[in-house]
Amino acid sequence: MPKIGNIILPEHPLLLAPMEDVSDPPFRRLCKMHGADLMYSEFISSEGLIRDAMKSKMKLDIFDYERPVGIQIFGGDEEAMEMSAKIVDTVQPDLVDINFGCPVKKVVCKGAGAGVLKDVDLMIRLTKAVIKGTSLPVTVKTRLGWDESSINIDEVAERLQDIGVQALTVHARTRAQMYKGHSDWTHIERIKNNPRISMPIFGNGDIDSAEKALEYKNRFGLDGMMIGRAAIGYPWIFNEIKHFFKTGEKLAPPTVADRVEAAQNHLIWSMEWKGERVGIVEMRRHYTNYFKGIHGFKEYKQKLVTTDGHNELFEIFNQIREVYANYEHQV
Ligand SMILES: Cc1cc2nc3c(=O)[nH]c(=O)nc-3n(C[C@H](O)[C@H](O)[C@H](O)COP(=O)(O)O)c2cc1C
Repeated sequence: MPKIGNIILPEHPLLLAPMEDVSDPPFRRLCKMHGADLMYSEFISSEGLIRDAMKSKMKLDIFDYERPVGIQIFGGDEEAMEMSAKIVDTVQPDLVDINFGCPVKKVVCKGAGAGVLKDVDLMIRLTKAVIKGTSLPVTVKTRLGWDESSINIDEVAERLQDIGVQALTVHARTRAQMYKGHSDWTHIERIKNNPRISMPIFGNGDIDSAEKALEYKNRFGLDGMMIGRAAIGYPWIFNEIKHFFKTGEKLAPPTVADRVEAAQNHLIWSMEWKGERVGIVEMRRHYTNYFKGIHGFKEYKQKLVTTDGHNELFEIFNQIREVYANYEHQV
């Protein structure tokens, strides 16, 4: 069973990916409820944290029911990374994760995110700074390399482990690929098979079904896998995969009533966390995902994204439950 510091994870754990504007406490709670074993926060700018920026600070909120949970930070300045690790330390998540994988230009330009794949010495210095700033286990999430011709994850993994990083998650794409093309997990398999590597190695990229998860588990023999996009609007993916690992059988897909319950819980927890108005507005971007592929749903979606009061929203949820009560078989 993989260990990260004192955190003992189940065999082949399923990790919820850090996702900006998605992996907030309400969503993490939902994923935990549906079987995710380790949660990551949205990435937080080290400089934002130091400036005391409200948006960054709010991302530090963690709750006991979602543990184990990691807070992810990014930045290209050693001092800022050390200071922000100290700030993260005060809220005592279970681990601190460093984002060395973000491909977005405005992050990369500052020598942060995937930018450091071009400068591994800088990556090591930034990591050392974080380790210095916290007493918590430090993990890293990164990509295979800058581009196809400069894949350097083998060197990166060894050097990160040597300075005390306790687990590595690799999104099996290069920075140049952004989110396009295929993820190539054979590179992660090679790291796992490196006799010098003993820290847990988690694979990430394109896991979107129980069948694919089992195939990749058997094929690549990693310590676990991280799931991002497939969990958006579909937190059931975690338990579906676990059940498939255990029995080789597929769970029945969620009914419309299950989807309503998940969306409603998501809304309630968002309102609790962010306040009613912001919770309702921010939840609007999620409804399409919860009800993807449901015939004739447009009319209800329109109502959900234009209604302001929570009682009115609950009423719409009830209508959806009633109208789609016998719809299960067609989903
Ligand atoms: C909306 C969105 C936001 C993301 N934000 C982050 C982030 O804050 N930190 C991070 O390390 N990766 C982030 N990612 C990348 C994911 O964590 C993950 O590596 C990527 O989506 C590939 O996994 P998947 O195919 O399971 O989605 C984000 C991805 C998406 C789609």
